[in-house]
Amino acid sequence: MFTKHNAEFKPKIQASAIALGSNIGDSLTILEAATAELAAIPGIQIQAKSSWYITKAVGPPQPDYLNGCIILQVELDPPKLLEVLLTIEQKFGRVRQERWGPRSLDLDLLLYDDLIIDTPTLQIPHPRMQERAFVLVPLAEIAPDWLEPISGYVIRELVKKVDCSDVHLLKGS
Ligand SMILES: Nc1ncnc2c1ncn2[C@@H]1O[C@H](COP(=O)(O)O)[C@@H](O)[C@H]1O
Ligand SMILES: Nc1nc2c(c(=O)[nH]1)N=C(COP(=O)(O)OP(=O)(O)O)CN2
Repeated sequence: MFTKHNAEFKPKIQASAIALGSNIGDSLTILEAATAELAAIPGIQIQAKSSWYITKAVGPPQPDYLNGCIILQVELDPPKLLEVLLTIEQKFGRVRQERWGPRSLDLDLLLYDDLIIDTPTLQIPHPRMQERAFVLVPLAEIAPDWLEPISGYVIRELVKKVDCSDVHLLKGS
């Protein structure tokens, strides 16, 4: 994860794609604030930010979500980045209850450069991103040419394979 450079180790800067979602509370304020929290962390810069989308919930009956994606330039390795995401979720009142249940803030690490990681606590690419229009629509807006390394398809191709009828642009976002 670190590159040797002039006899000292410097962190390598990598691109990472993050999905954001919320369907409890003032979701727009929560998602904007979470994005600002990420941008304030040393070793993280926001390279691109999608529009926000109103999306029908996948999972048990619950309110619609607000979803979006951001691209980060990161000097943190993937486990450290996941730790940062989980800390920010907690800060915004995330309580883990039922799987796919409602939440004030969900931050998923979708992609990290072209890495494939499969450990009990971290899978990259996110294992369900390929089937989720609420992830692929915003991601295609900001990173259409990023290759999802397991499927071998770029995001622009993956989004064509899913039903996007339940994903609607939040006007003005
Ligand atoms: N790619 C990932 N992004 C976020 N969380 C991940 C990833 N891979 C494994 N995890 C684990 O999932 C839980 C968080 O679950 P959510 O309900 O999606 O928030 C977390 O403990 C990670 O260890
Ligand atoms: N429209 C929409 N539906 C959703 C959304 C979301 O952001 N938008 N997130 C979910 C994620 O559920 P969970 O984090 O429990 O599962 P995961 O580990 O599969 O991401 C479940 N359903």
